[in-house]
Amino acid sequence: MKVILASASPRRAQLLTQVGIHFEIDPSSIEETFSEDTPPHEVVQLLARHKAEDVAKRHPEQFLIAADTIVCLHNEILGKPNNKDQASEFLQKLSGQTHDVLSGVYAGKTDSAGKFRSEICFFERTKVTFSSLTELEIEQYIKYGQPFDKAGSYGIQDDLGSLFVEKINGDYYNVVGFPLHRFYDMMKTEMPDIHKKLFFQTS
Ligand SMILES: Cc1cn([C@H]2C[C@H](O)[C@@H](COP(=O)(O)OP(=O)(O)OP(=O)(O)O)O2)c(=O)[nH]c1=O
Repeated sequence: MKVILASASPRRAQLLTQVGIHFEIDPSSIEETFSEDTPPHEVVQLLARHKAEDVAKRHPEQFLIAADTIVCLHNEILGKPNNKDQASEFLQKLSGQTHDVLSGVYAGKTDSAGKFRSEICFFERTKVTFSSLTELEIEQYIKYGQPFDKAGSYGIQDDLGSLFVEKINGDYYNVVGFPLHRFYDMMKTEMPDIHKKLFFQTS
């Protein structure tokens, strides 16, 4: 059984590698859309599921992992910014505020038709508090940082992004894009055999 990471996110690949999981990458090409009235914790699980199902068709009898991360401020969802103006708008909104970062994970085993026959689906929330940002800081971050491929326009792990974060409450790795601890825990209770294969390389 191969492990397939249905994600183009270099952070997710790095985090799974860091905990010793061997996998192949096959990103999904779905449009990340959702209806306005869907609660944020459902959005991340739905999108993770759509990504997984999109890729699963190509991978019968394998184990797939997909995820989705959003930033949520007072119930407004901030995804990846479309341009500089939107990145600036997002960072202005986050300035001096505490927001939620939600990551949804969908992972499971496919049957011979590439459909999921057993799976886990969950989300994790981390609270992140930003210091108050000046216009210059926001301008400089957009110029020299890497806001564009990240939910909310910032990367907590980036050199400059890290300077804005006053405190966090919850799993740091969830903010970076993959809630490692919850995944480890859920796999241990829900899919113990695959858990052993993933983390301890048992055959
Ligand atoms: C808040 C935050 C998000 N992010 C990233 C994680 C995700 O890669 C990205 C949110 O976009 P996603 O749509 O979750 O993921 P993606 O488009 O990068 O990859 P794929 O859909 O193929 O899985 O934002 C950080 O790297 N650091 C942060 O601090």
